[in-house]
Amino acid sequence: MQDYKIEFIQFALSRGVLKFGEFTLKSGRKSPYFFNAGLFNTGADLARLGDFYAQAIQANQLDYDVIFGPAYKGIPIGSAVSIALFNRFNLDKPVCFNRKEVKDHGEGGNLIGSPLQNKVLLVDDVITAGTAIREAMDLISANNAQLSAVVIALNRKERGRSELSAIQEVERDYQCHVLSIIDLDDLMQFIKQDPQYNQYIPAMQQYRDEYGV
Ligand SMILES: O=P(O)(O)OC[C@H]1O[C@H](OP(=O)(O)OP(=O)(O)O)[C@H](O)[C@@H]1O
Ligand SMILES: O=C(O)c1cc(=O)[nH]c(=O)[nH]1
Repeated sequence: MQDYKIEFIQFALSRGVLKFGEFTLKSGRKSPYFFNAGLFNTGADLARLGDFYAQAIQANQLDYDVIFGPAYKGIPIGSAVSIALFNRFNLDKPVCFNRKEVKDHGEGGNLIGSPLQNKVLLVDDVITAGTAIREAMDLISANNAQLSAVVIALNRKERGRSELSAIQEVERDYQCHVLSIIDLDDLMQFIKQDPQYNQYIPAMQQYRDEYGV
């Protein structure tokens, strides 16, 4: 496993972002682990998080006009990524966010920041069953923009609506690249070798047998 993946897993564990236990997911699945990106909650952590995404974006030479961070956790991620792209690579890209509820006063609407137009780079924390990304896709289409690529922190490698993984379905349906900093295999490999966390392997294995691809 590449060093940056190990660093990212250690970073997430040290901030309590990656936790083991019993968690109910947006999809209703009961998971033995959870990635709570909201706990990257200091300036230093968000700067470091943004660097991980910015490096993945640059290393893969993604082609996009605007960064879109879907509510809620995509919002600080989108900001952190745009700042990291500017600080590290001198790239000044527009950023856009949505509200989960439409605002009916002031500027109104459900989008904040840049217009959502042309080629969109969507950034979010995790993909599980793919519901959040499809919701974001509805907004992108409604604005006549095109999804160009998706970058997430953790690919949980779970089934979507069919026997394919949620990410395979997104790539098939929207013809876009989906990149992640780490995936479930990286996480399993890491915890197998770590005496503090290898106790969670049986539950992780069982969950993967049920929902994994
Ligand atoms: O692939 P899925 O099955 O859709 O699950 C993953 C999504 O679930 C969470 O969003 P959620 O809307 O729960 O939360 P947030 O408002 O905390 O970002 C998470 O941030 C992902 O966006
Ligand atoms: O599927 C989800 O709802 C989900 C999984 C996860 O690991 N983290 C998160 O914020 N949501």
